[in-house]
Amino acid sequence: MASSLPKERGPGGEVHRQNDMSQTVKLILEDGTEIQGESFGAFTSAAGEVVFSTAMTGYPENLTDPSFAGQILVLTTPMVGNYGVPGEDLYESISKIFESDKIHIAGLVVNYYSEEHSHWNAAKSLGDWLKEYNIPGICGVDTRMLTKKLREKGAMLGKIVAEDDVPFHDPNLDNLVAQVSQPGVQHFGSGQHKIVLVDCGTKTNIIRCFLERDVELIRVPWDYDFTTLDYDGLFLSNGPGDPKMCEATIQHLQKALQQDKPIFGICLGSQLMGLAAGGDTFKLKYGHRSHNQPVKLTGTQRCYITSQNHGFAVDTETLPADWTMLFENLNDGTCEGIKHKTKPFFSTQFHPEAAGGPEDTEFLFDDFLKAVVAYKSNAGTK
Ligand SMILES: NC(=O)CC[C@H](N)C(=O)O
Repeated sequence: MASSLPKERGPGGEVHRQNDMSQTVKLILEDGTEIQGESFGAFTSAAGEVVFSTAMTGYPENLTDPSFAGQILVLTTPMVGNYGVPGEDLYESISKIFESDKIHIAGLVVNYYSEEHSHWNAAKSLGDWLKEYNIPGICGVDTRMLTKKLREKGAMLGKIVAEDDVPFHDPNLDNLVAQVSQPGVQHFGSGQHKIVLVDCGTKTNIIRCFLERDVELIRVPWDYDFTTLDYDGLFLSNGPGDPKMCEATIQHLQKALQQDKPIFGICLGSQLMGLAAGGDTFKLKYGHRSHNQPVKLTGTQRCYITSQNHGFAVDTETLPADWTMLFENLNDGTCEGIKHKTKPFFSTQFHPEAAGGPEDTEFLFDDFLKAVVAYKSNAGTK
């Protein structure tokens, strides 16, 4: 039995049902580390980039966030699964609860998997949900030791191995955005302001945040030439992998930057704006994935606590003179958003829409729409 905790009791001392059916699996890292654990979810092998999140809640949201595509996610919170997984509930054809319509992670690594769950809206267990999508989970892993290793050495390739071995695979070499972006153009809402949402793997809470406001949303695929559309504001979504893979989006964005229509980007969207402006991005040693990342608004002493999930960042040193850093991460000084000095273009590396995490910065959607209103009234007076 591989669990680092006594099998019969959880971290809170609660009685844990003995699972006689448990099967042994291994987590293998590219540096040779091998950790044995127990399988939960699908009993299958999978490879990816091993990353960790220190968020204490929000696994239904994290697992369905398309930005995690290709990644084996390590959760440092010691007990996972205790509140189960909610049932699906749709609103305007999008999920009310999940961040997309499927699980995107390649695999899940936890310390203590709680086979019993209890929550008012739970419809199934985390293990059963992973099985539905054929995603492996490994439990009984000392996730804090593993996270220390990932912090010291940096994010590493890894694999969960059940019966058959699989080769290591670096998902950052794939065009993951092309895999997760929804095909076709979709319309949502009937508000006054026409916003084009470039879907690089958008979280549905971004759509929900827009639909709570006076917006008609036009969702287009990542490589769609939105410059041909009639719109009032442009939004660039989050998404998986290396932003430099999104050449088509960057090219279209460069055209939009020549105009004056407001542009807002979140996470991958922020990186794409940095690249389109002529700046560069780089891979962080181990990324930021949590619900308590402090960011400072440039030029003020104001700090916000933010939800984050990214492995790359804009290199502010490379930004052209008409752009500047908008937010700075107070843990490591990296760029948490950029803005144009004169035009209504801005971005955040963190997630103002949260889901999960603190909602302190959701006002940025209002700021964007204020810029749209100002642009429309200026355009009307010209
Ligand atoms: N959440 C995101 O949009 C992530 C952006 C990018 N894939 C990164 O890891 O940095």
